[in-house]
Amino acid sequence: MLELKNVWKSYRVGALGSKRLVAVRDVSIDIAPGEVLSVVGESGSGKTTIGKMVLQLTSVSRGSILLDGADVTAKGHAQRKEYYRKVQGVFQDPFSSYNPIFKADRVFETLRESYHPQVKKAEWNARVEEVLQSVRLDPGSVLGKYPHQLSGGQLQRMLIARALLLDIKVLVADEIISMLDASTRIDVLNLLAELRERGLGVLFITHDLSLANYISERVVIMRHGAVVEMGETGKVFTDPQHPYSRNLLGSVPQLHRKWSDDPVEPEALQPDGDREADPAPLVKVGDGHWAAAG
Ligand SMILES: Nc1ncnc2c1ncn2[C@@H]1O[C@H](COP(=O)(O)OP(=O)(O)OP(=O)(O)O)[C@@H](O)[C@H]1O
Repeated sequence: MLELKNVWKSYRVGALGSKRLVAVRDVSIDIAPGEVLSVVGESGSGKTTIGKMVLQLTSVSRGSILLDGADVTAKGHAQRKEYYRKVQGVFQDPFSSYNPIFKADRVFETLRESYHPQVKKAEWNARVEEVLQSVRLDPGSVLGKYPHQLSGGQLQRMLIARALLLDIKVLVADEIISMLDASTRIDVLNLLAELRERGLGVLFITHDLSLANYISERVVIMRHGAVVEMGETGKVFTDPQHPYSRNLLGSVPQLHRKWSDDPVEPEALQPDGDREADPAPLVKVGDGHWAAAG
């Protein structure tokens, strides 16, 4: 359904954009309907940039992004609007997606104005209430409120509801759990699981390996802008083949271990090299499991 083919992204940085920073290097991934694909990796490894390219919030420097086989890499404004009917994003800080001077439910009204101007207000409001209930929000408790009167979890769920009003195919969820408290986290995670059952594909970007393990069928591990390992979550997490993946998994705190218990020494890793060069190729290391050769 959604496919990234050999995608690269360079940002212009430094004084007057005199230097290039290669943030994403030759990434090829795909998401099927009803699948959650997690992208994990250290800070700065390029995860958010992938999400932004999928959402067309930043351009693709090289390579292409396809939705149902159609290249959507560099679309004009009109086509982009159509694209957003099918692909939407929800981000880490839900407050940043709302204008504090307007009531939070304005996000639903602007959607009607842009995409469904023919739908009468009363009918639209009924749809909004239905979709709010589907994300387990009580319409009476959230409609007519300003963003500061709602919790992060409520705002996050309203953004998911907004995406659902468009009958999307792909949701980009970038660190959407990290700002939520433990009980709201599990609610939002279970909601994503329900959406997946309805056929939605989810690109789940996270630092948190246990969340990735909980929610996704497949996982992609990134380092220095490139994929170092990917495959079925169970296989990658139980039998990591790349030293970076082993270090990453070894660094997850375990409930019944103390930091002082038999500390695991991290393995030596290749330093960040020439990012303009092709990254180490991915080699099949098992059924549904690939790791970078180096
Ligand atoms: N707009 C930008 N201009 C210049 N450099 C950028 C821009 N956005 C991101 N970068 C750089 O690109 C690299 C990848 O950033 P990105 O935000 O994709 O990483 P990330 O894996 O999502 O990190 P985090 O987990 O901390 O959010 C980083 O070195 C970052 O500093």
